[in-house]
Amino acid sequence: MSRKKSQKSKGSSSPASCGVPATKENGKVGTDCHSNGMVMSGRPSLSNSGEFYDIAFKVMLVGDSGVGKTCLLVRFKDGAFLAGSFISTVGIDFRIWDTAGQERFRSVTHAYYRDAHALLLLYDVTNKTSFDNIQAWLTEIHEYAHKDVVIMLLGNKVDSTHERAVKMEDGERLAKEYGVPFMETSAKSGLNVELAFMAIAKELKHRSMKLPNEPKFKLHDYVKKEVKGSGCCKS
Ligand SMILES: Nc1nc2c(ncn2[C@@H]2O[C@H](COP(=O)(O)OP(=O)(O)OP(=O)(O)O)[C@@H](O)[C@H]2O)c(=O)[nH]1
Repeated sequence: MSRKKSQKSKGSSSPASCGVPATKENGKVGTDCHSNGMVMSGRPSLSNSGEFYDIAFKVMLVGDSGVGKTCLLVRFKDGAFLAGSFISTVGIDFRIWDTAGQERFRSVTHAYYRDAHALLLLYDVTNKTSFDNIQAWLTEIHEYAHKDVVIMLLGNKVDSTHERAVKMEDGERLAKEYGVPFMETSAKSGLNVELAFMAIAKELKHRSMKLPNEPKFKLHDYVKKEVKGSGCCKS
């Protein structure tokens, strides 16, 4: 769709582009990922890595602390998994809009909802509280985010089958109740990670281009068709 226009960096202090195509067919939507936020770059704009994109979108990852927001983004961006404990996100990185899951930083996050085109809302399938808090996150999103924001619900950490505390059906039910697409993911195994970002990218691209002869992209249908199960042990 858009062309990535090669341009050398002008010494921006921002992080490197992840260089992952956001759509697979007919060219690319460039993506420029940050810690828990991402620019999917409609006019040509300079990414943080010094590359031009035709379309730029802001995508935020939100959810309780520890649900795996940073890991999911790192998995998508670098194809890597950060195991073990590391420092929790404590606000919005100066280069980015990196959302923190911790309650005490929420007020910082509110300001960033306004600009977001899409929100990936995460819970941890091994942590029931993180799932119970999804309604509160959705209330907050409806209060602060743009009314047309694209929302996708993600149940992360499905690789931890023995510790599962939230059934897939419960995630599906909640998503249906709020009319948002849903999938389970694993930043560790990579399950559905690319799909989640690709689906959002496709939806945003179709919305922004509004090509009269192109059939409307149906995000829910696309997700249903493409999503992969964890392949094991639903509790
Ligand atoms: N097993 C498993 N562990 C994960 C997965 N994703 C993240 N983790 C682990 O969960 C912990 C928290 O991950 P983070 O990515 O820091 O969580 P976060 O949502 O960004 O947390 P905050 O920055 O505090 O909001 C780390 O120990 C990760 O290694 C996953 O898919 N599977």
